[in-house]
Amino acid sequence: MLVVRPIQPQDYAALYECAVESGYGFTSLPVDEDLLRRRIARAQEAFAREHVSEPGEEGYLFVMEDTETGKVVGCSGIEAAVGLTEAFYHYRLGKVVHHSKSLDVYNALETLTLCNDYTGVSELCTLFLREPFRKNQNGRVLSRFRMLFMAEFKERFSQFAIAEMRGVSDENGESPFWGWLEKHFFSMDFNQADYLTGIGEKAFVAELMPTFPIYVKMLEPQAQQVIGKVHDNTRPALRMLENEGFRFRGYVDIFDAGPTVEVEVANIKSVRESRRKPVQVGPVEAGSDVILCNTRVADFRAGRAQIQETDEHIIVSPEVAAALLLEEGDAARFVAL
Ligand SMILES: NC(=[NH2+])NCCC[C@H](N)C(=O)O
Repeated sequence: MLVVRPIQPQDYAALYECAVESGYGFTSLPVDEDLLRRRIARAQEAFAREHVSEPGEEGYLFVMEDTETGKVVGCSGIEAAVGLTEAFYHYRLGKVVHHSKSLDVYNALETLTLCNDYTGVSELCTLFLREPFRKNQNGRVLSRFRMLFMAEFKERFSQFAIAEMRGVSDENGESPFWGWLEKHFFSMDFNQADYLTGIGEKAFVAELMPTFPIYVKMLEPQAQQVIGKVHDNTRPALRMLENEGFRFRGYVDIFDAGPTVEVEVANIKSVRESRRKPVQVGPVEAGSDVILCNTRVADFRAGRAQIQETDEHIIVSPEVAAALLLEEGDAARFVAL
């Protein structure tokens, strides 16, 4: 069975492999020993914190483990609130109208304005599933169990959540939007800039990023074309989030112009449709396929399971109960797969 659980220090080697496999442009998993170890330590602190009444510095990071082999097959995270200790940046697509009645000229123009509008918002991040496991809806489980975690522990998250989607770049990591920034402002390549933000060194953004609004029309056509567009590999993830209710509201990444999608947490489909019932352990007949989790923080477990639902309970098999650390009478939360 594939079980999702909080990351542990002994998962370091597996997380490092995920970072290597995820390649260029995957900002939150840079190949950097220090950063990855800090990430694990931060997650441990977050899961260890028992009484959290509002979102803060917590960075929850989970791994998916194949219980048959003990191997980590992927990871997935939630930042409780971004931008609280360091600025968190976006470009906001806006409009200005230049109009002269006397001359009978009217021009509506798109602009990009640097902003920190998502400060304090929760972020779904760091979803990576290793290639051989990209089947049987494992990716959906690895993304959507987070909605169950947020539904169960509402007080730990902001009212709103975002996800930053990877923008357009080619197989060498060349991004048309970055190309324009590089030429006029940064003089370093995309991978280097992405890596620096990934390891948390963002001072250069404040120093070098164009802070005055930019007229989109003045960008090179190749750069204009990719604003708000996702990388081909990211299309399925975007579709899944859109099904959950996430929407593009005109915020794009400052480097590759990939879209950021947002949602009110209470309106996420899997949050609204998830339910919580006490567990009975026993044989499951004619069960339905769900994502199921226990309701603990430090000992959180989630996975795909067959359950049978009665008015008062859900029945789970002894194997599932053991894998998800559920005992007879414990509360469990679930949502249809
Ligand atoms: N693709 C990137 N690395 N973009 C830069 C990081 C953007 C992110 N919103 C932040 O402020 O941390």
